[in-house]
Amino acid sequence: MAKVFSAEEVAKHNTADSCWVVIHGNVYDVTEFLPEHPGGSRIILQLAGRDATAEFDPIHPPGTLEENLKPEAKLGVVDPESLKQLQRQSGKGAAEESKPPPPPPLDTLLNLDDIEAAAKTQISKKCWAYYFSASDDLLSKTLNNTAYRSILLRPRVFVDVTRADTRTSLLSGALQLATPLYVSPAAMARLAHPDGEAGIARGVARFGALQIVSHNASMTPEQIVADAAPGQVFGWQLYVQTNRAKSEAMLARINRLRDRYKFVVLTLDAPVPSKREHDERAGIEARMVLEGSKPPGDLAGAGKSNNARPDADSGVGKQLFFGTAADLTWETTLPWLAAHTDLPIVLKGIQTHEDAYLAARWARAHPGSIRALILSNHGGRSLDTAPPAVHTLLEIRKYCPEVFDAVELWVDGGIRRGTDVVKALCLGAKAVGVGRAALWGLGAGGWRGVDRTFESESHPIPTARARARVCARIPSGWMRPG
Ligand SMILES: Cc1cc2nc3c(=O)[nH]c(=O)nc-3n(C[C@H](O)[C@H](O)[C@H](O)COP(=O)(O)O)c2cc1C
Repeated sequence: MAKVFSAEEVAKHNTADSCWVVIHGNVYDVTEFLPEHPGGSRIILQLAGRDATAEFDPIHPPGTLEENLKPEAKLGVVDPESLKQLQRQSGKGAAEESKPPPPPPLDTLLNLDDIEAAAKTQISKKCWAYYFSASDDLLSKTLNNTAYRSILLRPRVFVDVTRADTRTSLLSGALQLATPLYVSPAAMARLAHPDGEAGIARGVARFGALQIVSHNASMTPEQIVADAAPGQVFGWQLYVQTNRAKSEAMLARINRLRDRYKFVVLTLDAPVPSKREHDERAGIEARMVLEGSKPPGDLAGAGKSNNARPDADSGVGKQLFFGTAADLTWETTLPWLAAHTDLPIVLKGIQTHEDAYLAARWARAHPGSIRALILSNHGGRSLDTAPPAVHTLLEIRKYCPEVFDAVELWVDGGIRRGTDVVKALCLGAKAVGVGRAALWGLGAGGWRGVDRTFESESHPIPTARARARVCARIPSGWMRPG
């Protein structure tokens, strides 16, 4: 029988020398794990001696505790009555925020602005800041969207649109999809809603859309696809880890799920963490609330254990980044990857025509290796002032159009309207991804909110695509060679 601890007893273990936490009613001694925690020791120490379930749960996939703690670290269970009593005495649970207003009916949300605004009222500040944030001054994030505003469609007349549809095929015909609109990989969906990444899968199922699952998903790859619709397909995104064995184990797991996960996306645009001030500010605020409610001295030892680990005020992004390899190269990484998966490879985060050219050259020299490139600046979250994907697409058309014959080009970043999708398709993109849009949908109404988002974003893709058959008009003098 598990040993039962009172909440008062747990509360005594609130320092770096003896650090206990309660998660889902179980009491864990995490003292030894403090220096190992990817998010830094401080963030755990803020919660030391308390029930940390609300903070832990949305950002750690099931199995995390078992993977990282020795079995003896699980000490027993907490007496639920004493926990409730202690929480009543201290006012409320550690980082609990006030209850959100009821969500607006989804059918009143007409576009992504409405959906984003609704999500903001439903999700925590921390979640909003993490999703909304982009690097430095948000210039790339803003330009991602305004770039599409500067491109005009040239709709033709006398085009029969009665049979216009959105069907498309990707990866040289390996994937037959009902729409070119797909979900870009984005971490931590359960921060927005318990439906999480599986909810995104459910929300896009009606549209037959592809979903790329983030390396930092808040659910396991198995959970995400468990209830997927028949024929629904996924890609899996990889951040190569400094500890390659971890990446290799994950690739082996994805290889086993190949009936659902049809390709691997290697993200290349974030070799170092960026400065996302909204996210960091939310981290600082949360830290101040937590530290303000703790007796002085509790955080002694925080950060001492490992200077390389981020501090709690670094925001969610930097915490997730820990362990990501910064030494990737064409010559070493691609052969390594090919040795660990025979699934098609898609490179994500190509931002210049030069790199697109190199990737195409690699694809020609190694048939079957790289099958598609995702032109992306990570939603403006990596290097600020990096170009929007649509600029890179235009560069490729101008300087090395032969790339289109060697690899498929997919784009993401700043897509807020179906017309943005059509413009990207007119310019040669085979598929168009949305990152934040799916997360805002989830925040606004769980899986139904994602469904509503895709409904809104899909308008008017089929008919506009059929009519704008030549190409988008590009303002002259807009592009300069780099
Ligand atoms: C909250 C959030 C988390 C993200 N996480 C990842 C990730 O884990 N891996 C990745 O390759 N890209 C990630 N991205 C970038 C997206 O895949 C995509 O490139 C970007 O969101 C597209 O821009 P958009 O949000 O304007 O649609 C993330 C983006 C956001 C907003």
